[in-house]
Amino acid sequence: MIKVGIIGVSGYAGVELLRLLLNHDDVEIVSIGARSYQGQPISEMYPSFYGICDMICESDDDVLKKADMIFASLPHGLSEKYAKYCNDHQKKFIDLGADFRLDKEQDYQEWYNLDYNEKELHHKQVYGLCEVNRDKIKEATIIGNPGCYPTSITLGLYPLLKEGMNKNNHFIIDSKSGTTGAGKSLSEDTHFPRCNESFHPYKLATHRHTPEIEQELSKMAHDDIHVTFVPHLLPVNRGIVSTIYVDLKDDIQFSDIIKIYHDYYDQEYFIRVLKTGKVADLKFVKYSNFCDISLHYDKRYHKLIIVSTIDNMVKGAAGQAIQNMNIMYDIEETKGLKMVSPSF
Ligand SMILES: NC(=O)C1=CN([C@@H]2O[C@H](COP(=O)(O)OP(=O)(O)OC[C@H]3O[C@@H](n4cnc5c(N)ncnc54)[C@H](OP(=O)(O)O)[C@@H]3O)[C@@H](O)[C@H]2O)C=CC1
Ligand SMILES: CC(=O)N[C@@H](CCC(=O)OP(=O)(O)O)C(=O)O
Repeated sequence: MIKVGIIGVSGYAGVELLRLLLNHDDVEIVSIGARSYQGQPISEMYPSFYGICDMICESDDDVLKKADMIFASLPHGLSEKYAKYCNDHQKKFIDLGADFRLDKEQDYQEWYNLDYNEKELHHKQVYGLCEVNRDKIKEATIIGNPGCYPTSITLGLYPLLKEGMNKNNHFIIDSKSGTTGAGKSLSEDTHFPRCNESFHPYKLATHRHTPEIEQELSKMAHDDIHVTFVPHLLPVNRGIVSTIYVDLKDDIQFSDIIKIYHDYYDQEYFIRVLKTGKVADLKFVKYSNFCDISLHYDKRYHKLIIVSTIDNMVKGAAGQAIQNMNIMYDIEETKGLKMVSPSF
């Protein structure tokens, strides 16, 4: 059994991890940590756990000492010290935040206004995009779990970039996220009367996920890739829909694209390339670890439109983190993650 601990269990992504890990046969949850709820049962705060998991929330130090595999689900800028402890004590560490995703400190400084204080740790970090970096993840001890928007976008573009089927190196991407993406803290934008029956873009071409998206797409393409990324806030709890517009090389047919996507993804349990004509819809990935991708062709302008959908809390956070753990421990990658979305 893997002795697992969660730091930040009182947050949305942390408590989603707890919900999923309770169904994982190879995991023993030995400690859960919450800054504001220490000494209280988690079921007091989140009643869906009543009688199922009434574990008492402990301090972050308790989690670090008791567990061998530590998940941190905290606002960015807080995880380095936990990763340092894990590194010094031969424990594995998966960060659901953004502190171990960017290769260049300069990008972290520019987009997060923070420095890397434990620089040597960042040489060990592996970007936990499971379907792409599986071999590196197997050997890793520190994982930067990908951001929710970047997960939907990078998986959507991977086969195309790997095969060099794009004409240009600049993509326009618009993504829409449910409000749980913003976490549990109250804000004007996510207040019910404000976001309900509304729909609007935010942080247009300035969102902090932009360097992460460009970094990973550039690695896939072995070339510099640039994006104009515009996120939107959807008045639903969960789910992300990313729509990506691509100019295709002149000699590429739409049928080539379909073939390549199936070649890359048909063996991947969590990635479903939909039949031509179907449109990926967040309803059918909610509460699941699937990423659904649909491919569409604008024949008038020889453009490809990729629609990629995930549940931001599962494939975009807790589910992908567990998939990473499964790979690190060399157990079946789908373990604890085979749930299917409700149909309505
Ligand atoms: N929501 C999402 O869809 C996704 C979130 N993430 C990332 O996961 C991380 C957590 O996000 P999310 O769960 O949404 O956020 P929440 O705001 O819901 O939760 C934040 C958690 O961090 C804890 N926390 C806050 N400040 C401190 C502090 N100074 N010291 C210790 N603990 C602290 C909170 O504890 P307490 O409440 O007890 O004070 C809470 O458990 C973030 O980095 C986020 O970017 C990643 C992918 C998707
Ligand atoms: C709707 C919403 O507000 N979404 C968040 C992104 C989700 C998130 O938590 O970001 P990470 O994946 O980097 O952890 C935002 O725009 O900041």
